[in-house]
Amino acid sequence: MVGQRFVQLLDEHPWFEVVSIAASSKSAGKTYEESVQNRWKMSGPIPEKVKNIIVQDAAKVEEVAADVDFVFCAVDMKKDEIRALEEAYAKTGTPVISNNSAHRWTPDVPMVIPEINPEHIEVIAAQRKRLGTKTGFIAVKPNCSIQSYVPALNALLDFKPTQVVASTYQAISGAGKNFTDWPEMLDNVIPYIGGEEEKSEQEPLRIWGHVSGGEIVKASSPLITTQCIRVPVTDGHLATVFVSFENKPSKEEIIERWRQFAGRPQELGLPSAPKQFITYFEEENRPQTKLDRDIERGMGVSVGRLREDSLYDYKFVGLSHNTLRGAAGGAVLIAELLKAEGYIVAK
Ligand SMILES: N[C@@H](CC=O)C(=O)O
Repeated sequence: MVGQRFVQLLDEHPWFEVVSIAASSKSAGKTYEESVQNRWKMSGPIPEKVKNIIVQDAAKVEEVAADVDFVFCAVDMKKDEIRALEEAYAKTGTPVISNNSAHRWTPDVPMVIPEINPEHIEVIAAQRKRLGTKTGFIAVKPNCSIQSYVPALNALLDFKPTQVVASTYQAISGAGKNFTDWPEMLDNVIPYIGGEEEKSEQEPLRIWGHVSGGEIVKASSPLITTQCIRVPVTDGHLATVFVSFENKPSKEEIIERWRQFAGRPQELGLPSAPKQFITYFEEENRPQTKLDRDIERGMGVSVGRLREDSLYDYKFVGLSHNTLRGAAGGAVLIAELLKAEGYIVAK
C-alpha cells in the first residue's frame, strides 16, 4: 500500500520522476499495472506514466541501481533481509529513502521528520565512510503513529516536557489493509498492534536526540508510555495525549507555539511541505479523523481539545494521515530535503 502511495505521490512531482519499479522476483517481468491487478488500493486510478513500466527484480541490485539516481524502499521482508538489501543499494552509490523500520536504530542512519530534526542528516558522512561509498546512504522515516503527537510536543520542548501518556487510534491502512481484505475490522476495535507501543515510546527519543561522534545519541526525556489500538477507519492515526512539563506553559503559549511552528521544509519551500505544519482547532469536536486527516494534502498535523488535566498538566488530541505524512509523503519530503541540501544528486 505504501508502494502504491509512492507511485501516486510521485506522479507529476516537480523534481522526481519514477523511471523504475522493482519488487520480488514473483512480480518481475510484469508491467506495473499487471503486478498490482486487483490489488490497487488508492482512490484514484493507476497513473498512466507508470502503468507500462516493466517491474524489475529488486534483488538484482546493480541492474536496478544503474537506472536511477536514488530509491524509495517499502518492502515486506524480514528485518535482516531489509537491512542487507538497503545496504547493498547504498553501496552502489545510490541513496535509499526507506519507509521500513529495519534501519531505524542503526547508529549512523538518520531517522528524520524534516520539520523536527533535519540536522540529523549530518550523520550521513559517517555512514558513507562505514559503507565505503561517496554518494550512497540510507535515511529512514519513523513509524507513522508518532506523527500524530511528536510534532505537537516538539513545538513545546522549551517548556521541558517530563512525562507523556499517548494512546493512538490507528487506521487499518497502517496494516496495509482495507475493509474488503480485513472484514474483522468492521464494527470492531482491536487493542493490539504488534511492536507498535515499543516504537511509539522509543522512536520520539531518537528523533529528539543529537549527532555525536558519527552517531545519533537518543534523548533521555521525556518519559513516554503508549497504548496503540486498531480502529475501524480507513486512513488517519489519531492520538490522545497527556503531558506534564518542568516549566508549565499557559494554554495561550501552547497554542501560539503550535501556530508558529515551522521548520526547514517551510524555510526551503519544499514541494511537499505543508504551509501550516500544525493546525489548532478551537472546536471541541475536532480534529476528526475523517474530516481532518487530509489537511494540507495529508502532510499537516491537526491538534485540538487542549485543556488542563487533573493528573498531568495538559491533555490534547492530535491527528495525522498515516500513509501520507506518516509514510510515503513523509519519505518524499525527506528526499526533497536531501536533494535541497545536496545529498541526492543526479548520477
Ligand atoms: N505500524 C503502523 C504503520 C503506519 O501506518 C500501523 O500498523 O498502523
